[in-house]
Amino acid sequence: MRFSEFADVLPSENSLSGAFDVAGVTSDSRHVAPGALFFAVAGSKADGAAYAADAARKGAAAIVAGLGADLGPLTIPAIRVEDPRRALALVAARFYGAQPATMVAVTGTSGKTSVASFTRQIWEYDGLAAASIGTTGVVAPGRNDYGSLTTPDPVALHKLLSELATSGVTHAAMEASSHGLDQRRLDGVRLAAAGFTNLGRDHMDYHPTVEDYLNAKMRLFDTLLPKSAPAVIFADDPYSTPAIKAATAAGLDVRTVGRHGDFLQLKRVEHERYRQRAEIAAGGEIFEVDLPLAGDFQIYNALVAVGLAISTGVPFAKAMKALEKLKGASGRLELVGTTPTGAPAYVDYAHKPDALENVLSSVRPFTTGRIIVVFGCGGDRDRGKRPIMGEIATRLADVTIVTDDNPRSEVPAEIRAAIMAAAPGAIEIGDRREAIHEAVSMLKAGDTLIVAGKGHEEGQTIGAETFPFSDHDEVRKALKEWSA
Ligand SMILES: CC(=O)N[C@H]1[C@@H](OP(=O)(O)OP(=O)(O)OC[C@H]2O[C@@H](n3ccc(=O)[nH]c3=O)[C@H](O)[C@@H]2O)O[C@H](CO)[C@@H](O)[C@@H]1O[C@H](C)C(=O)N[C@@H](C)C(=O)N[C@H](CCC(=O)O)C(=O)O
Ligand SMILES: Nc1ncnc2c1ncn2[C@@H]1O[C@H](COP(=O)(O)OP(=O)(O)OP(=O)(O)O)[C@@H](O)[C@H]1O
Ligand SMILES: N[C@H](CCC[C@H](N)C(=O)O)C(=O)O
Ligand SMILES: [Mg+2]
Repeated sequence: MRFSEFADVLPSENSLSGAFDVAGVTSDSRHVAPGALFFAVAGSKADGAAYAADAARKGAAAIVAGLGADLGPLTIPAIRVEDPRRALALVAARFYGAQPATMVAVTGTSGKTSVASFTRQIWEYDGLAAASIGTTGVVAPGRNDYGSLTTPDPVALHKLLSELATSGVTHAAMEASSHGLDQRRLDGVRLAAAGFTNLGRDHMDYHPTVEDYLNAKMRLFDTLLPKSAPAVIFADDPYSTPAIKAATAAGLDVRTVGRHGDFLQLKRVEHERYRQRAEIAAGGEIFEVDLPLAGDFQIYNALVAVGLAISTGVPFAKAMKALEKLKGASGRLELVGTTPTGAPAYVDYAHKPDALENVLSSVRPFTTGRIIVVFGCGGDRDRGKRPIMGEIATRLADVTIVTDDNPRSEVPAEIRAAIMAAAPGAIEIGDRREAIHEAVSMLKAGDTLIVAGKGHEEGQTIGAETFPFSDHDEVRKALKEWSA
């Protein structure tokens, strides 16, 4: 692709002739191929500017950097831009070209993976070639790749979108994490609509204040969505009002969903152990929906997904009907099995306070015995959430087992101690396998087990090493032992 084709993003008042081919785009000097543009971005650990010379040695055609970045002596041209991360996203979008014609993004502290998956499933039910992109990976016709980041970096993202579009995918739903929004990873995505689920404490290691965290999320509405595009907002969260305000101020078509929703209004929910029936008022009609998933929050996520699907052309009745076939995203209040006496064991991805509170409250209505919870907190992540989660677990569960969850570079016992300090009566079992087996062995008729924090994850990261580990497998094995 000719350099001149990026003229609107990369300013032309530099010494560079527009008449050369750009062979690639990257912000990582380790991935520079000859002829590539290297974007020097300041990160949390390093400053890309320090690698400009390295990129030049590897044959980069030019360096794109911030106005004040110190690139040192350079043998290749430097292009100065105000916001190199945004420039990277816009250039990557142009470089890789195609995107699925209809794209939506969902943000919020919890529920993004579920909403993206549900939206894809509703589109599929309507006969559309659809994809979802997020924490659990990429799901598309003929494709199911395990992912790592919730919102991929712009280069990986646009390469992926181009592959999806080329393979015939017309509709894609993606998660917009606050890191992703803050780091401009989605700035080149052409969005048709966007959704908001809720806001709670998360990533306080990255965002200095909750306000900064909210503002990062609101970039989706005030910067990324085109004016008058639909913004589907869950109406019953403490942060719904600021989200509605931000979307209204941005000139979006605000569509609220939930008990206080006006686009989709939840009238009534009846819970059963493994499913729930909901009455939803929408488009002047009342729909009775039988959702084959447990947990109040899944109804909320389903409403946001239905809102997004309808906003991108799925007929109301079809979107509602699709809910009856909905499958939960892997590891989101997922029933792994039951003991011979019928006590269910769930794996859930709650790794932040609100999510833990929600999941424990969700199973209370159908738990006649005790709620047993096994959880831990990740190392090298927000330390402040540890005692908060300890308090929530001991308040809402009857038996709390505190264990390890990806201690990373931290001392595992110290992480557990921070949780235990606010969890009187909790049992501490560092080894996660042992903790799960102990919890399963305690299950009596009427009890419910929640193993929280890892969901779909397939490893336990201790130090710099990730050992194969799956909550699903351990729960399954422990249930087998129980029955034996
Ligand atoms: C804190 C964070 O978000 N980091 C992400 C960020 O890295 P960074 O910009 O801070 O990178 P850095 O290491 O400081 O380096 C700065 C720059 O120098 C470059 N560099 C560095 C070394 C070198 O030799 N040459 C070189 O060019 C780097 O490529 C980078 O461009 O940008 C990178 C590329 O996009 C990401 O891979 C990286 O994700 C790390 C691995 C990560 O763990 N991120 C997590 C926290 C994250 O993003 N999570 C969110 C939310 C999850 C949720 O839903 O809860 C997600 O969307 O997944
Ligand atoms: N709408 C919701 N409200 C509160 N809690 C929720 C909601 N949806 C999901 N949860 C809880 O959060 C966990 C993660 O759900 P999900 O993966 O859908 O969210 P997410 O926003 O993608 O999270 P992450 O940012 O960690 O990827 C679930 O396992 C459940 O415990
Ligand atoms: N995307 C989240 C996932 C956390 C999952 C939990 N198992 C942990 O390791 O803390 C993060 O990186 O903060
Ligand atoms: Mg997610």
